[in-house]
Amino acid sequence: MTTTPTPTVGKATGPNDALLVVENLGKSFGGHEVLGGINVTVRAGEFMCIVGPSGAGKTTLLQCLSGLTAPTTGAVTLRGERVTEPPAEMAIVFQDYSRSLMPWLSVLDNVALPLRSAKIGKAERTEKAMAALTEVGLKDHVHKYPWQLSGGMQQRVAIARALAYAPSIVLMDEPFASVDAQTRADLEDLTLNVKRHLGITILLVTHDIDEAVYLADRVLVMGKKPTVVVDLVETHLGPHRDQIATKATREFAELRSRVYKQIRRDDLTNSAGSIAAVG
Ligand SMILES: Nc1ncnc2c1ncn2[C@@H]1O[C@H](COP(=O)(O)OP(=O)(O)OP(=O)(O)O)[C@@H](O)[C@H]1O
Repeated sequence: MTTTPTPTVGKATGPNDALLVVENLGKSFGGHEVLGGINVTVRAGEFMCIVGPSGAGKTTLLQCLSGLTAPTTGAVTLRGERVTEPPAEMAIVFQDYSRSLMPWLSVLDNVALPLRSAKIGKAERTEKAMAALTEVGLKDHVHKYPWQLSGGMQQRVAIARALAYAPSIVLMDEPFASVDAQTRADLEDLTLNVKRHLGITILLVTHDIDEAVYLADRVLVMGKKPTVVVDLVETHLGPHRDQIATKATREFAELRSRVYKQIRRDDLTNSAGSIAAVG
């Protein structure tokens, strides 16, 4: 019998409390300042999407939040504790995750594999992996190999692998960038359902403004050079969203144009700056 993974809620954090706090986070690479002081508080249980022009530093920000990269200035804290390495209650799904599946391992073993390094026994590993695969609708495919699955199914395996840890927070970097539009919509809805069901917090980076508004409780818009938070938009679209009905609402159109204008204005400002600098 399998059980649904239970997120690590624990400690003092309840819904809407501050979970991840980012204070004055700056990041430079060899004197080139990419992030110029990011301030944001992520609430427990929220879905936050991060958008911004290409090269603004969205991936860099996620890497700093996860503790994989040290910030140059400022700090990230999770439940009040400084993040200096990937915390046990955080799962990370980066851009090329479908390629990170091991082709010689079954779907079940791929999902269970990282649990081995957490020194979890075989029976419990299998139970947790089965529960996570059930959560993403793959319980009938657990003995297949990744190469026997479609791209969208492989991405669901990677999401299951992240969920198997029972994380309280999941960071996702462009997770649906390489699938067709219908599969992308299906994966968006799957992610919304999983989040609602497990009560986890999600931070997702995307280039797609419609996707950001559709998924998010709040959209964080990054811009300017060096990059700061130029807007933080509450969507107020409610917990239940529908690909057709939600996107047809006036509220959705207004939110999309607000985010679009922020990004476009920033792109124009930056290109004007580079022309001036060249001239
Ligand atoms: N390890 C690194 N060393 C040097 N420069 C880096 C490194 N990582 C990122 N950068 C630079 O930081 C800037 C931001 O990169 P990043 O990938 O975070 O942006 P992004 O907003 O995620 O871009 P995109 O939307 O195109 O994926 C870029 O100029 C990039 O070249």
